[in-house]
Formats: sequence, structure tokens, C-alpha cells
Amino acid sequence: MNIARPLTFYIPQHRLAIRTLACTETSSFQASSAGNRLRGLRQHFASSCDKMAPTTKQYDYIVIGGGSGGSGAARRASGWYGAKTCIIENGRSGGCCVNVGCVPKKLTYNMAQINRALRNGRHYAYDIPENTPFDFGAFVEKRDARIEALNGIYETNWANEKIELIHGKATFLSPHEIQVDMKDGSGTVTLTAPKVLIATGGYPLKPTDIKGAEYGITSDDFFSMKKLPKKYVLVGAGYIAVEMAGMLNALGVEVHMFLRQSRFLRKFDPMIQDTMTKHYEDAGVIIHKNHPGIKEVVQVQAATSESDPSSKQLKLILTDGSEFECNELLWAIGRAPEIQDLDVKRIGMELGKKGHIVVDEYQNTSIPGIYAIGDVTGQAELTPVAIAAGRKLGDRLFGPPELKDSKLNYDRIPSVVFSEPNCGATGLTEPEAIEKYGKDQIKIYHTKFRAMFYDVFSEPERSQNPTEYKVITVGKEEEIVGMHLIGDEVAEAMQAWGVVVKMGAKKRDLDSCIAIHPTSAEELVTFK
Ligand SMILES: Cc1cc2nc3c(=O)[nH]c(=O)nc-3n(C[C@H](O)[C@H](O)[C@H](O)COP(=O)(O)OP(=O)(O)OC[C@H]3O[C@@H](n4cnc5c(N)ncnc54)[C@H](O)[C@@H]3O)c2cc1C
Ligand SMILES: NC(=O)C1=CN([C@@H]2O[C@H](COP(=O)(O)OP(=O)(O)OC[C@H]3O[C@@H](n4cnc5c(N)ncnc54)[C@H](OP(=O)(O)O)[C@@H]3O)[C@@H](O)[C@H]2O)C=CC1
Ligand SMILES: N[C@@H](CCC(=O)N[C@@H](CSSC[C@H](NC(=O)CC[C@H](N)C(=O)O)C(=O)NCC(=O)O)C(=O)NCC(=O)O)C(=O)O
Repeated sequence: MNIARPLTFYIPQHRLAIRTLACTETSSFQASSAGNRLRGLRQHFASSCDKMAPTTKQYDYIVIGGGSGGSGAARRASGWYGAKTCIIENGRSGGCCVNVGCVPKKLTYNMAQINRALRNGRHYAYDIPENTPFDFGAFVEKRDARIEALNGIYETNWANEKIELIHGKATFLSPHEIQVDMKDGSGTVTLTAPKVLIATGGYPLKPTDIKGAEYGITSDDFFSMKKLPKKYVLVGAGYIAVEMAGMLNALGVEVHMFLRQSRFLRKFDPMIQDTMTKHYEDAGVIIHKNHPGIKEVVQVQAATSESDPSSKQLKLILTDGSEFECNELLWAIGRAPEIQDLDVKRIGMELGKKGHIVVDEYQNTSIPGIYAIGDVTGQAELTPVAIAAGRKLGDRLFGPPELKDSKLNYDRIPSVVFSEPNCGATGLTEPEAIEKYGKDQIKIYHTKFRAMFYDVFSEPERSQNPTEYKVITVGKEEEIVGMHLIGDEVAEAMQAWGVVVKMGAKKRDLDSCIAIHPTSAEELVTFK
């Protein structure tokens, strides 16, 4: 007979209630008389101690967080070097990028682009109805199915590379002892390893000083929307606000951006700030510049369901006393490091002023044997950065001797904004270059033109879709220290330009390459 139910033993001296797993051996229970029964019970208890979920498991490498960084790091350590590795993941495998970041964003961007192309078709004499109908809810279902598949792909990848996935919430008991509160409610397990990596990412901020701020949403909630609302307010001025505003606008939503200043993307070059803000206004996004701010958010009517904000009614009381009504309010005001559950204070870990985990150039934290990568360090909050940092760390910790000094070089990291149109950058902005080298040492190459695609457009769209490039060079050799691009398909082109700038190309290298005509990118090798 199998004892199918779990048995619980209480061991006073350990103050532990240890759940034993279902045991299959029953002989130690049945065969003995009373005296033997006790022996049998002791034997059974001893043997079941071996079989119960071990309260402490040991690894070479514990990775906290199964997002881009944690996955990249664990796969390098285990898949390449055979380190006994586990990933502790409290949410869905793949982390922010797969579940509420890059993947759902890019798929939604692609859908919005199709709608934009349909609208543009009439300039190329397509007889396409003004508002071609689409089923946003059906699209969301397809998108969510892909994400679910990705969750599985990640877990399959990890299993194939002998990485143990432990679903639960990790907390430090001591520098190399992690307690996991198991997601299946089966209690806790304790893991130990000489090397522990923190890759717990970040979370989107909501204001704490605005009454009713909780009635607004963040990018994490954005993707649960299955029905487009009529009127959408976005507060914030970075990547997320600009990407989401562009997508919603392309999908026919009335979009309002509340900016604290007069431009968005203010961490980018002034050219991108100026041209993109103007382009968004020309494309119909209503930008409230130097906005007085929101004093209170009143929920006039709750949404009938989380996925349908079209029924939601919010009234925004602004600091100047005026009021503004909308269906949805998205806070896109930045992200903070996800360290709450880790209890890193218990182990005395050094944190930056915004709570990011402080690391050196080798991703070492202030505690020996504990490392951190990705958004939780705030170094450069991008998926490929998290992955690359994790891979380099794996090379250094578990790779061959020649890789013992591996570390990620954070200079000249390219990135793009999936805006309308795209914009992308690598290296220094013009103000940064002037600050670093002095105005007299730098040379700016700039061009702004209408891409041929728009030549057959009628006004005003014909002149509203700028393509604009800026290349910043320094010194006599004219090394390229910054490249800033605006235009359709810049997101795809930027990878190659990122390599060009990363390898230290000079202006003469651009001039030496024959142009590809007719393309927009040819303007980068034919600067006057
Ligand atoms: C809307 C949006 C769009 C984006 N678009 C892009 C883009 O186009 N390109 C790009 O490069 N980047 C993009 N990013 C940024 C990118 O998603 C992040 O830089 C990247 O996911 C960071 O990876 P990470 O491994 O540091 O953290 P994450 O991917 O966030 O992974 C951290 C994981 O740790 C888990 N975790 C946290 N605490 C614990 C704990 N105590 N115990 C167990 N598990 C825990 C979390 O559940 C999570 O799964 C976007 C971000 C957002 C929000
Ligand atoms: N395509 C990509 O690669 C993407 C990357 N990401 C990553 O995720 C990170 C987070 O993105 P995001 O959330 O947009 O954050 P960002 O930090 O990029 O931008 C947030 C902006 O909102 C404004 N802001 C800050 N606080 C407030 C406030 N209280 N009220 C109003 N506005 C405020 C600030 O601009 P200002 O000072 O001008 O007001 C700030 O720059 C990005 O930095 C990027 O690394 C995210 C999406 C896409
Ligand atoms: N990058 C191409 C392919 C798309 C792609 O890379 N999709 C990923 C999800 S993107 S979001 C997930 C993200 N993947 C990547 O960023 C892959 C980038 C490049 N292939 C690399 O290996 O570095 C990540 O977190 N990686 C951590 C890890 O792989 O351990 C995927 O399908 N992955 C399934 C698989 O890899 O089999 C594109 O954008 O079209």
C-alpha cells in the first residue's frame, strides 16, 4: 500500500514541522510488532528524512531571477561550463522582457504599424477604407499565446541545460544562504551556494504623492488591455511613454501626453528631443507641455473589467485647479530596482541612492561571492545588456583561465525607441560630447530630409515624416563618438551602426563606403 498522503513530523529540538513527501516504502511500517514498530518508525523516519524535500540544497551557483539577465547568466554557467545551477523565479519565466516588456511591446508595435501602413496606403492609390476594422482583443489573445509559449521555451531551455528552476520568492538568510518561499505553498526550502547572483530586475513606479494615483496603471498593466479606450493620458517622457503613445495613436486612440518639460526623451540628443516631439504633435498626439501636474485622480467609474478600460472614467484634478477627463491614465515615470523581498539589508549589501545594488566593473556587489546584473543595478536597463552582463559573469566565474577577467564594457551601447518613426542612438549626445571634449574638438554632421517613401504623399503628411541623422566626431582623426538617427526602420538599421561606432570608426570610414541607393541610410555615407 502506498502512503499517498504526506506525513508531517514535528521535531521539537529543530522547531521544525517537516513535511515528508509521500513515501512509497511501507514495509518498515507494516511488518513489525509493537517493539519493532517503534524501531520501524524510527527507521522509517530516518529513511523518510532522506526522502523528504530536503530543507537545504546546495549548488555551485544560485541565480535569483529568471528574466533576461538571470536566464543568460544561468545558461552560460550551466550550459557552457557545467556549474550546478538553479534559478529562483517568483513570477513567469522570462521576466520583464518576455512578459511585460520587449516582447508584448514589439508585437503590439507591429500591429500598430500595420494600421499605420493601411492608412498610408491611400497615398499609393490603394482603395483602403479610412478606418479599416481590426479586432484588438483577438490580437491580444495571439500575443499572449506567444508569450505563454515563450515561458515554456525558457523552462525547456533551462531544463535542457540542467538548470533547476525553483518557483518561489527568494530572501537572503545570510550571504550564501537563500530561503525560498515556495510558490506551490509547500513551505520553504533553503539553498546554499558559494556564488549567488541577484538578477531581480525592476518595477514601474507610481507617484506616491498624488491622491488616487492607484487608479492609474503602469506598463505592467498596459498589456492586459483587450479593448482600446477612446481617451488615454500618459504621464512621463521616456522610452515607455513615447512608445506607448505612438502605438495608441497609430491605433486610433486619442492620446494625451503630460510632459513636465517641453520635450520628451530628454536623455537623448536634442535633435531627437526636438524632432520627435514635433513629429508626435504633427501625427496627432496631444502633448501638454510644461504640464502643471496632477493633484488628484478621481475614479468616476471603474472599468467593467481589467481588460476593458474603454468603460473606465477618470477625472484628473490638476494642480492649477482645472480638471481633465479620460478613460485611462498610464504612469510611465521610470522604474525602481526590485529588491524588497531579498532583504539585502540583513546582509549589509551596499545600495545606491535610488536603491539599486551597487556593483563594480565585474558585477561584484559589496558582499564577496554575491553578484548583481541587469535592471537591479540600474547600469543600462536593456535586455541585451542584462544578458551580456550575465554571460560575461559566467565566463569569469566558471570559464577557462583566459576568461577570468571577463567583464561587460558598457561604453557605446546602442538602443532604439520603437516610436513613430523610430529613433535610435549610440555614444554621446552633442551636449555630452561638448562637455567631454570641448566644443572646438568636435564636429557635427547633420542631415534632415524627406525619405523617398513620402514623395508621393499629399500634404501635410508629405512633409511631416522627417528622416534626420546626426553624427558626432572628435579630434583630427574624426572618430565617431555619437550617432543619433530618426526615421522609418531605424530600429533595424541601428544594430549595424552600433557596431560601426563601437569599433571606433572614423568619418573617413563612412566616406569610403559606397552608398546603397535609393535608401535613407545612404545619406550617412554621403555627408557633404
Ligand atoms: C514596457 C517595457 C518595454 C521594454 N522594451 C525593451 C526593448 O524593446 N528592448 C530592451 O532591450 N529592453 C526593453 N525593456 C527593458 C527590459 O525589459 C529589461 O531591461 C530587462 O528585462 C531586464 O532584465 P533583468 O533580468 O534585469 O530583469 P527582469 O527581466 O525583470 O527579471 C527579473 C526576474 O526576477 C524575478 N524576481 C524578482 N525578485 C525575486 C525574488 N525575490 N525571488 C524570485 N524571483 C524574483 C522577477 O519575477 C523577474 O522575473 C523594456 C521594459 C519595459 C518595462
Ligand atoms: N526600446 C527600449 O529599449 C526600451 C527600453 N526601456 C528601458 O526601461 C527604462 C524605463 O523606461 P521608462 O519607464 O520610460 O523610464 P525613463 O527613465 O526612460 O523615463 C521616464 C521619464 O519620465 C519623466 N518623469 C520622471 N518622473 C516623473 C514624474 N514624477 N512625473 C512626470 N514625469 C516624470 C522623466 O522625464 P522628464 O525629466 O523629461 O520629465 C523621465 O525621464 C528605460 O530607461 C529603458 O532603459 C523601456 C522601454 C523600451
Ligand atoms: N531577436 C530576434 C529573434 C526574437 C527572439 O530573440 N525571441 C526570443 C524572445 S525575446 S525576449 C527574451 C530574450 N531573448 C533574447 O534577447 C534573444 C537575443 C539573442 N538571440 C541572444 O541570444 O542574445 C532573453 O531574455 N534571453 C535570455 C536567454 O535567452 O537566456 C525567443 O524567441 N527566445 C526563445 C529562445 O531563445 O529559444 C527578433 O527580435 O526577431
